[in-house]
Amino acid sequence: MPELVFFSGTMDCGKSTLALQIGHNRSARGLQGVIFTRDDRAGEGKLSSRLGLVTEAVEATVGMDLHAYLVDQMSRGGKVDYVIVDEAQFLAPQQIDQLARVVDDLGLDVFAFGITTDFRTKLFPGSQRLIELADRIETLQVEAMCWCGARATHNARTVGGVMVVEGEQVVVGDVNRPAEQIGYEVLCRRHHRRRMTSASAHASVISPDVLPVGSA
Ligand SMILES: Nc1ncnc2c1ncn2[C@@H]1O[C@H](COP(=O)(O)OP(=O)(O)O)[C@@H](O)[C@H]1O
Ligand SMILES: Cc1cn([C@H]2C[C@H](O)[C@@H](COP(=O)(O)O)O2)c(=O)[nH]c1=O
Repeated sequence: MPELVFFSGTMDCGKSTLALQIGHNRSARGLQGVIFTRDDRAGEGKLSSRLGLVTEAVEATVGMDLHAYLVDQMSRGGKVDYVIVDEAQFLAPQQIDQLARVVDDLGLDVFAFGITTDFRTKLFPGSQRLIELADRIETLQVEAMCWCGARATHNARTVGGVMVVEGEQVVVGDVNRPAEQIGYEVLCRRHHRRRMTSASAHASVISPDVLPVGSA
């Protein structure tokens, strides 16, 4: 049975790498996929991984009907065996519904990749709809880690090196950015709640509250 699968995790946990691997393994067997992405750091129409791999993709723009796009491709004789969607958190809920139609009506597997929550720990609308509609939700096995050594479960945004909890939901960016830029850091819930990034932890006076996991 074709499936809508949501591969979710924090930033920097290997989602885009897995998306590229799934595409590579299928194309090695002669299958043809359509890759959608939205607002990848590498630029429009790109799917990029921090391991250095990048591939061409279709930019899923605001208001684009993903189901209609695929129907159009297929009616022109294009072969489509599966669909990959990276940065799926940025899609509108209606576009996730269109992906569910692609599975149910066109019989294609759809593999969607994205972060579930934003820097305020709130669900992205696209991710919320994926959680509601997906046949399966997969958590990536490679753990991104908080500075304390615990599994990172949340994404923090920093502005000028300081963690913030207010601002626009979407600001394209990356981890390990210089302090003066807007950046991101993955944290465990405990340290996200305490707004404690690696920089602020190292700057603060060592207390039992900030000791790395297992060292107290
Ligand atoms: N120099 C490196 N050597 C080995 N692995 C790396 C290196 N740089 C990044 N990675 C791996 O790539 C992962 C990030 O992959 P990526 O697909 O870009 O993540 P995501 O799409 O989830 O943000 C990191 O968690 C790490 O495992
Ligand atoms: C937490 C958070 C992230 N973003 C942006 C930052 C990146 O451009 C992407 C995530 O990409 P990745 O491949 O998973 O690293 O999302 C955002 O716009 N708002 C946020 O709150």
